[in-house]
Amino acid sequence: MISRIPRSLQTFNGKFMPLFSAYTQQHHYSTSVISNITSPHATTSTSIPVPPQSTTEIEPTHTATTTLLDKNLDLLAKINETQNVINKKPKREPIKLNGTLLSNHIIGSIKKDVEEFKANSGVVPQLVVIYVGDNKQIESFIKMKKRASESVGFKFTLDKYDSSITEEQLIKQIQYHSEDPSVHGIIVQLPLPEHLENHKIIQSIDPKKDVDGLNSINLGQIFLSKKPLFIPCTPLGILELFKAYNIKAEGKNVVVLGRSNLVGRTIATLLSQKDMTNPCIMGGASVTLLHKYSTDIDQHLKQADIIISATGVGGLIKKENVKKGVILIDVGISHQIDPTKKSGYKLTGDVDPETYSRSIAYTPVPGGVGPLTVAMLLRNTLKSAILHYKIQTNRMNRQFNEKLQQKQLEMNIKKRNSKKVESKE
Ligand SMILES: Nc1nc2c(c(=O)[nH]1)N[C@@H](CN(C=O)c1ccc(C(=O)N[C@@H](CCC(=O)O)C(=O)O)cc1)CN2
Repeated sequence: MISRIPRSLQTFNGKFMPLFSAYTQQHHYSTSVISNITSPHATTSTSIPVPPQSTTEIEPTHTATTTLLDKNLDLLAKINETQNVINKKPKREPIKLNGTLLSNHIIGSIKKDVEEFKANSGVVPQLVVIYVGDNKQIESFIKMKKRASESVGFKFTLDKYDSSITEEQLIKQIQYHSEDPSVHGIIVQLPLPEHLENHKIIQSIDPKKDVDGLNSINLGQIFLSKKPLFIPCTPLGILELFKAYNIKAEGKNVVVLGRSNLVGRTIATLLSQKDMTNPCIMGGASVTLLHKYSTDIDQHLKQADIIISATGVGGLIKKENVKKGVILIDVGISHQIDPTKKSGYKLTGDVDPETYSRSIAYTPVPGGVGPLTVAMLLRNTLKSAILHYKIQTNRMNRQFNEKLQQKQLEMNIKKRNSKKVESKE
């Protein structure tokens, strides 16, 4: 029986000492400056911040050096710290929040947990991706999920359908996977073709296998400030990034662009909440959710301490739109024609890279939030496999105990009857 919480399902709290905070101690940032994500450009602090040096990337790091990956992260942290001490340049560089590195670290940890889980339970976690249509970009996301799933030892099943499939047919297939005990996670790759209604399709997934966290049971729990079984992967990835880099949203002005359940509405809800019993402990922010009908977008952006953008409009946010010291979390991915690239295009985010120089920290595209989405999908799938295993073993234990009690009852009756016969004789 697996009773302890696997490493990969634990938060980074207490386990991670991000270099971000290690380095602030060393350089005498007042903790209020950093823990409140006030920009080092801001002048509200009483202690004078010493700027980071030529190294612009502050890596999330780990204090418990147990694996090679952990050791690599520690090494990177030490190199950064040393550089910070040696090169005391006055120029303050924005910090690149390295989603790829953090994601690799999390995936490494999940791999170990999967090995342990398999050895103890004999169960191989299985993720099923339902995909309708024919789109190269979407297929590249699915490939990433397949590669990552197989790298940690999951079984990965792609259930692909032609765009002509009807809602009824698709729902039947999802119900089939929902009832299959060897399947632990089911996701419907989005977007779906227009004739298929997202909500109806996603609702047909068993909430206990809804590892994208998008059906009404899981989202409903989030909106009620209750613990859901699964938090949608991109918002969960953003929270993970905040934890690893010690970014606290409490009391901050957060502006979210885009109101999808997949990202915008969900992260806006999570960051506005403050409930210590919830995994969303990084909340407590004042959140503004902007969308295509919003007016005064520029004014809202200028007020933001943290901007989370998930519009898919490449280069939407420009240098002049943001205040100095903002934190930029870019969830948008779009393609820009680039003849210098072999593929003929380059990936761009919602944030124009020129904007980074005004920020205290930013996620790049690629290499920011995207890789964390995949890591969180793996985490949710392992969580589901463990949950199903526990449910099954509990059910088996209950059945065994019931049978045992029944047998004992029968034996007692037999004994009593034979005693009665003996006493009569
Ligand atoms: N059912 C879902 N559909 C979609 C989701 C989702 O979470 N669940 N999210 C996005 C797409 N997506 C996963 O499905 C996804 C997007 C981006 C990345 C990623 O790692 N991007 C890389 C760059 C990738 C590249 O080189 O092409 C990065 O940003 O560094 C992973 C997953 C919409 N649909």
